[in-house]
Amino acid sequence: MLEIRNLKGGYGSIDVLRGIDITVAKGEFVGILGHNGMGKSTLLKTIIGHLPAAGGTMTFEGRSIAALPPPARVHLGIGYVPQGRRIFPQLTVRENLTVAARATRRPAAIVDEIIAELPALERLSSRKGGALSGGEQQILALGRCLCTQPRLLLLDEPTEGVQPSIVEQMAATLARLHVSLGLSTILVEQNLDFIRALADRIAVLERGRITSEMSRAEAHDAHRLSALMGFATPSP
Ligand SMILES: Nc1ncnc2c1ncn2[C@@H]1O[C@H](COP(=O)(O)OP(=O)(O)OP(=O)(O)O)[C@@H](O)[C@H]1O
Repeated sequence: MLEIRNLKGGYGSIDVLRGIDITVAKGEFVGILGHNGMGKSTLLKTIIGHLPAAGGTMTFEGRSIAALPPPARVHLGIGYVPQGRRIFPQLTVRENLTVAARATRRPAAIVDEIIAELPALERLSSRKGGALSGGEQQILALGRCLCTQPRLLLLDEPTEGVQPSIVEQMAATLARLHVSLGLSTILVEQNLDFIRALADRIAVLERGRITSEMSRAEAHDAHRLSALMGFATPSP
């Protein structure tokens, strides 16, 4: 579905991505694990088009997307949930969702469909975005993205600043949606347990390069993955 070859990019003269290769098959959940500053957000921003690619190729469903502006990529079916959520704090939950559906010319009925998929949003639907907790804002940011009817979801560190019990609920929600909506997903994270709970395949990003890749089964060898990432080894 998505094929990225030798992708390079960054911020002006600052090179961050130094030749990334990644593929995502239809229905596949790919996790990209990396510490702070390794280039995770830069990668997703380059895939959605908020940053230009400085080299390499990106094709989505067989079509080159590198020259398309972000709205055209969204229109093709790529959804992006940025780090820090960026919801509209002055708008209600429902208005946040409606704005996304309208902006991408999706049918108005999608808003109710997504609220039904994310029941946590139902009781909050008339609350202002800025009055939600961090975890609730993250669910809203996800719902807003889903209102654009993506087939490929790009998720940037959804667990950041969210308390552990809510992180568990979020993992359950994402696992359910992945199946019910038939989504393909790239999740970038530094939360090892979260990524391991969800991803079919995990790639490790270090200083702008993918340095290793492993299957879900291999990733369940917690000691191997932890050692690779330099994280403290969890107890067996
Ligand atoms: N707007 C910017 N201008 C210049 N350099 C930037 C900019 N944003 C990020 N960088 C640099 O690019 C590198 C990669 O940053 P990026 O945000 O992609 O990392 P990350 O892996 O997502 O980290 P984190 O987990 O902390 O969000 C870092 O060295 C960062 O300082």
